[in-house]
Amino acid sequence: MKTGFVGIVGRPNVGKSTLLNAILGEKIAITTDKPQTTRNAIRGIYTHYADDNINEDTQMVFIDTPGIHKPRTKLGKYMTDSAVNTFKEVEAVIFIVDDRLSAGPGDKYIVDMLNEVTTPKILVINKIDKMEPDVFEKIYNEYDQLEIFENIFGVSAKEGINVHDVIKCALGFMEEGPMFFPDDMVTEHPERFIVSEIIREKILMYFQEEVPHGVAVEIEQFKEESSITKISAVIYCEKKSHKGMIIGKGGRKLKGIGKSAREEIEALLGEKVFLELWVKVKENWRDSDIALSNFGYKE
Ligand SMILES: Nc1nc2c(ncn2[C@@H]2O[C@H](COP(=O)(O)OP(=O)(O)OP(=O)(O)O)[C@@H](O)[C@H]2O)c(=O)[nH]1
Repeated sequence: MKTGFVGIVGRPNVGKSTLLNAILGEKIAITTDKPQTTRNAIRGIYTHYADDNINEDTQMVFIDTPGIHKPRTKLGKYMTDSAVNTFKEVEAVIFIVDDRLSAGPGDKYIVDMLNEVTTPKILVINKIDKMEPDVFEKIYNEYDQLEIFENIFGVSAKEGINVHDVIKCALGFMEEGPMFFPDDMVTEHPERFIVSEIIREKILMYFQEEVPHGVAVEIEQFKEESSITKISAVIYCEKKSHKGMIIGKGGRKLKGIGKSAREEIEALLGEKVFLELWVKVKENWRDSDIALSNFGYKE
């Protein structure tokens, strides 16, 4: 069996989490239209037994990393560090770009870092479903001339276009070895973690820039009873005014967040869920080592 680790890196919002979910055929990483959605390295396990399409047995662990950006808080630094650290730990790196800011300073910064490691690199030009052919060609040529990529693919992670080709290419860099995980396991992250991420995703979807970046979710209770799972979670935000916004008039906003989160958690767990949400203020938690560690944003 060919096994190994594959890092997925890139600027915020280029579609890393969407690609991970497309590879796995299952949603384990949250995705939104807001940059800096992913905060931890999320590992997804892809196990495949040889068939006509991919004719080798393989288990690859794909690591979706936080978008690499210039950090302004300790949380930002943790996020960028955890992405950069994966470069060195993996058998191959998938670098994703889209049509925005192509070859701009953000991407150049990442390319410079990639240049320093010998890990094989695959370039994914994502979002081709909404890209004009001449734009694709321009991006392709810009990166092709760098001569650091083993292969370049035009992909739509959202529509599943050419995702298979990327998987096959990554497989070429894996090594003979035993499986790391049971073959029915898609992620090693506990359900508690995924549940907190689903709640965070719904908050991100409801609000614009300022509120979501300062939000963290902590699961206080996760109790499985005979036919229902009782979950109690605290949503932390950085300002009193944000707390009011999250709760909304008459608690309407929070109710909406709770309803859409509950529905998705029920689908994940396959049973009824009673979800209780609280909102608390923790000022400047993104720069507090203790808070970051409590929320799991520390090695
Ligand atoms: N049209 C189109 N949109 C896409 C595609 N892939 C991702 N998106 C959208 O791009 C946005 C960002 O996607 P994510 O997967 O959250 O991006 P990310 O790189 O993980 O973002 P961060 O966590 O912020 O680093 C979402 O609104 C996605 O729906 C694609 O192939 N085509």
